[in-house]
Amino acid sequence: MTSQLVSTNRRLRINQYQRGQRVGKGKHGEVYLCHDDNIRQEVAVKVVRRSNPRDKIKLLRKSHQQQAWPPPLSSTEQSIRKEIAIMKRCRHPHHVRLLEVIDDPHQEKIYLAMEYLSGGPVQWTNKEQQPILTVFQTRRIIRDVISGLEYLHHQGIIHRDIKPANLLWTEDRSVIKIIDFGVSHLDPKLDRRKRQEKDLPEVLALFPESDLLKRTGTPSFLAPEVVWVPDYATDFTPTTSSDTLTPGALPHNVPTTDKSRIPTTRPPITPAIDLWSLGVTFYCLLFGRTPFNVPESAHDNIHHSEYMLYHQICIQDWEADETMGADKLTTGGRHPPDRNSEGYVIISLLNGLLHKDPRDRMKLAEFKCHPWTLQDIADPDKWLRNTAFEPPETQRSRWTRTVKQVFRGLIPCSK
Ligand SMILES: Nc1ncnc2c1ncn2[C@@H]1O[C@H](COP(=O)(O)OP(=O)(O)OP(=O)(O)O)[C@@H](O)[C@H]1O
Repeated sequence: MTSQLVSTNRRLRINQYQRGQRVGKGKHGEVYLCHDDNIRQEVAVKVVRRSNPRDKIKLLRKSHQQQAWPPPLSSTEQSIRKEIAIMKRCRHPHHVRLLEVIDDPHQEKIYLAMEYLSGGPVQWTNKEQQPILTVFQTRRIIRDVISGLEYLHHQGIIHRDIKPANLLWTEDRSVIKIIDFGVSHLDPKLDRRKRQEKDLPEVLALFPESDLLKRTGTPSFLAPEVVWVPDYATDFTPTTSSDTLTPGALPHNVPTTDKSRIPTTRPPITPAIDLWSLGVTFYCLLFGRTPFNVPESAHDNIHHSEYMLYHQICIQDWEADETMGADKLTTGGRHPPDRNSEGYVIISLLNGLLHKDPRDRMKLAEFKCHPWTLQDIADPDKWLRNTAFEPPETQRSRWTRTVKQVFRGLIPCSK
């Protein structure tokens, strides 16, 4: 699609889009609120430069070495092409919808017109790092994300950057939509629809399997198998003060996860990484902070503090406050004694999602069918049927089993 860029009175117009204020800025580009004159509606337009100066130097070096034609894409362009390929596949109530791509080879910028989500990102903490959402609101947000993730995973897409900032509200704040597919991965082996589009080989070339081993995403939300610190077992040497941290060492009072629950070799990267990030997001909404944090003293050195964080993600257990949500419901702490309490159920869910070994981590279908997730839905069976991608009987039998286990006091965490 070609573009016509007109600048009048400091107002910019790109084809039918009249540019308004900037509503967001990310690593890859800026997002503007625009007025679409054709449909007479507000839309969000993400503007991305094909390459930044660093990309250009890298590209020059690469094309000189390989003398390749066509010349290789810059990493920014590669990333935006991936985002477009994924967004084109997403048509779901819990995903932002891509309306149009303006990709004119004569222009330095690529434009992505999307539906405008005016409710903004999920706000979850205040200045005192206290939660601002109730447990009821948290459940509704998490349920929407489960549904959106299920759709992605069904198509072989791993989002890889689930976090509150990438969950946006619609205008009336009734629906959550997942945004930002800049680091998402498409794996044809996981695609249960087995699509056969004409441009599939071209699209798949954008997603080499080796990409999965890269530490992309947001550090605090990354799963242990993504940040994998191979030497965690031999490296763990307690120190005497929580302020004197050297690489490879954690303060002696940090609770470590039961060693038998930590994998000894790096597990494969699968859609389970999104379940971990969903678990971290769930924790954030409940407690107003992330589950793994490095002490202030380590912040001076960015590499050191990132290493510390990854180390913690791999081996450290998380803590639970005595209350959760803005409504301050009792949790019962990290190990709630009362099996019939909501605190026990929620901590069990977090246990399942934040399992260090992805093979034992809670499955998305199990979380979706869990009685806590379905609570407050008038007709859970109908909801499961309407949102199902697999035969409803499978879902129903899972649900029935889960309910039975709950009645026996066995909240399942992994299967
Ligand atoms: N459809 C939309 N409607 C409203 N606001 C949006 C929309 N899409 C993005 N934004 C806002 O713009 C910000 C940046 O968008 P986005 O995350 O897609 O950019 P990015 O460059 O990929 O960011 P990141 O650095 O997180 O990878 C978002 O955090 C959000 O606040």
